[in-house]
Amino acid sequence: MVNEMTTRSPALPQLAPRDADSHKGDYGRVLLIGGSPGMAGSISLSASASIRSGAGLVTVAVPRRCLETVAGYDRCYMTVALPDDLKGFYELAASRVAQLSESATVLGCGPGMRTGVGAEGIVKTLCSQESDKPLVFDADALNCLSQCDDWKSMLAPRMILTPHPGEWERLSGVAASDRKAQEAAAVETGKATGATIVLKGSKTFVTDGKKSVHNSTGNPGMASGGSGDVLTGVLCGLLAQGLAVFEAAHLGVFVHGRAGDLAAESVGQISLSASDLLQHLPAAFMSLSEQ
Ligand SMILES: NC(=O)C1=CN([C@@H]2O[C@H](COP(=O)(O)OP(=O)(O)OC[C@H]3O[C@@H](n4cnc5c(N)ncnc54)[C@H](O)[C@@H]3O)[C@@H](O)[C@H]2O)[C@@H](O)CC1
Ligand SMILES: Nc1ncnc2c1ncn2[C@@H]1O[C@H](COP(=O)(O)OP(=O)(O)O)[C@@H](O)[C@H]1O
Ligand SMILES: [Mg+2]
Repeated sequence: MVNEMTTRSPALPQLAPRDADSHKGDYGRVLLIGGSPGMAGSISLSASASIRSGAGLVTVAVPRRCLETVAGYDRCYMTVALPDDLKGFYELAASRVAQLSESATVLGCGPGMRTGVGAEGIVKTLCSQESDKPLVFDADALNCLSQCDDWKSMLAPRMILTPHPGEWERLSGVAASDRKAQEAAAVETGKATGATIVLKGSKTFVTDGKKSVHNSTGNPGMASGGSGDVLTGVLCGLLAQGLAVFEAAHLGVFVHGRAGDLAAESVGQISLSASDLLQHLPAAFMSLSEQ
């Protein structure tokens, strides 16, 4: 197995029990940015997953044309409309994201966002902020990053990248068919930047260059559109509750896969949908105390 000699494999982190007199302000404010006409569901899955993963408050920033659609999916998150055009976010969206991110404690960006000048501006703005706020990049945020020659210099230890092998090939240049080389590239990127890389797959690999772990949960029923969007939201929810970056990634992929395993017991692998993952997150979190 790659990197066993150079990285440590840590124990599964845990969320602390909640204080009886705690309130939503104690559990963080997540801002998720993404969605586009035709892919409004993706960022909604992320936002609903953040709520199911314990975030105190969740806001979704979407292209104006998607606002009503996204708002209609779930009553528990808030929605904000950003400037858009027919292709998704418009250039002016980046400055609005900068304003909105001031009141957030955790940022997540990418599901369903598409690539384009507006989306690229958002990714560059988020990367350039002088901030310690955790930041999760998935899907089209990764595709936007891959269009920057100096993308590694834009990364920081506060960031989690969640590529599937196709996205990691676009970023790292290492073929999706060579899993070992992809994992080695993830370790190297972690070492060079301090960022945590979540290289998804049947045994998702999590590394920050110093610590690495292969996830043990999940099943092929999760090979269906939207599963990764749910993971983005889970990670943001855990970060919002104060878990450190690598620990949130480690626990997040485990509980996401556990939700997939519980969903498969309930509906089978064939019918398993990303909505089923959302529905089984509560039981997955409850099962953690049995670990
Ligand atoms: N309900 C929705 O609105 C959904 C929107 N989605 C969005 O659709 C956009 C495109 O994302 P996609 O991931 O579909 O497209 P991509 O073009 O990024 O990825 C698809 C390709 O990546 C490769 N790949 C993926 N997983 C792999 C693996 N485990 N091993 C080897 N190769 C692998 C394959 O070549 C595959 O055809 C993103 O913005 C995404 O967030 C998807 O999340 C699906 C659900
Ligand atoms: N065969 C599998 N076994 C376990 N987990 C899987 C399997 N196939 C996919 N997954 C999980 O499902 C998610 C898919 O993510 P992604 O490809 O980004 O999907 P999407 O973009 O459609 O939401 C990842 O977390 C991945 O680990
Ligand atoms: Mg994805």
